[in-house]
Amino acid sequence: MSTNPAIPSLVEALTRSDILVTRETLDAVIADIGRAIDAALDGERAVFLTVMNGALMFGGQLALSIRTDLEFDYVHATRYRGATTGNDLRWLREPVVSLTNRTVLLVDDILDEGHTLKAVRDDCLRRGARRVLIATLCRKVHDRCVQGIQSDFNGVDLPDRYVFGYGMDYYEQGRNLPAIYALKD
Ligand SMILES: O=P(O)(O)OC[C@H]1O[C@H](OP(=O)(O)OP(=O)(O)O)[C@H](O)[C@@H]1O
Ligand SMILES: Nc1nc2[nH]cnc2c(=O)[nH]1
Repeated sequence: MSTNPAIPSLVEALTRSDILVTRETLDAVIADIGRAIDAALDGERAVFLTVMNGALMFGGQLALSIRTDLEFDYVHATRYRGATTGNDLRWLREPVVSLTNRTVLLVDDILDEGHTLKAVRDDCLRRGARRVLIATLCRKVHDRCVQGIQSDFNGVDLPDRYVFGYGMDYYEQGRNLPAIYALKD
């Protein structure tokens, strides 16, 4: 629990939130995504590129449910920076592994307005990736998503509310909650 009065309280936020998706459901959908990725890779060793921080939990669990051997790297790009509305995208870490001619499996927790995944996907292509497959734990259903970006593999569709848990933060809190919560307001 944060003791900084400037940071909105997670405990208070939980009192005005609903659990949208339980851990049991997430376990099942992540296993399904793993099987679908194995089928899509058909034995090819892809670069598993996690978008930190939000995809930490999803990425770890997803990787363990993929049978095909993978090479791992990560990027850190942030647009929300602990707030509940997006901003300009800031790159904190670029990929290190060569992506030239590789299949990249781009892994993120949420596809919301799509700016983050579009920028990271385009960067992978600029670096010479042959194809970029996008896996997301969840995506929000609304009409504000940028053109030209979609998940190839997705766990659950969510309503247009601020969500947290399972890697996603509420003012940098609540990422390790083992379910997806949504604020009521
Ligand atoms: O589709 P968009 O509207 O671009 O939003 C999705 C992005 O927002 C979150 O990252 P955030 O910037 O909060 O950084 P974090 O991963 O460190 O939480 C999330 O992890 C996605 O990467
Ligand atoms: N934690 C969190 N991060 C996001 N990034 C984009 N949308 C969201 C959201 O609803 N919650």
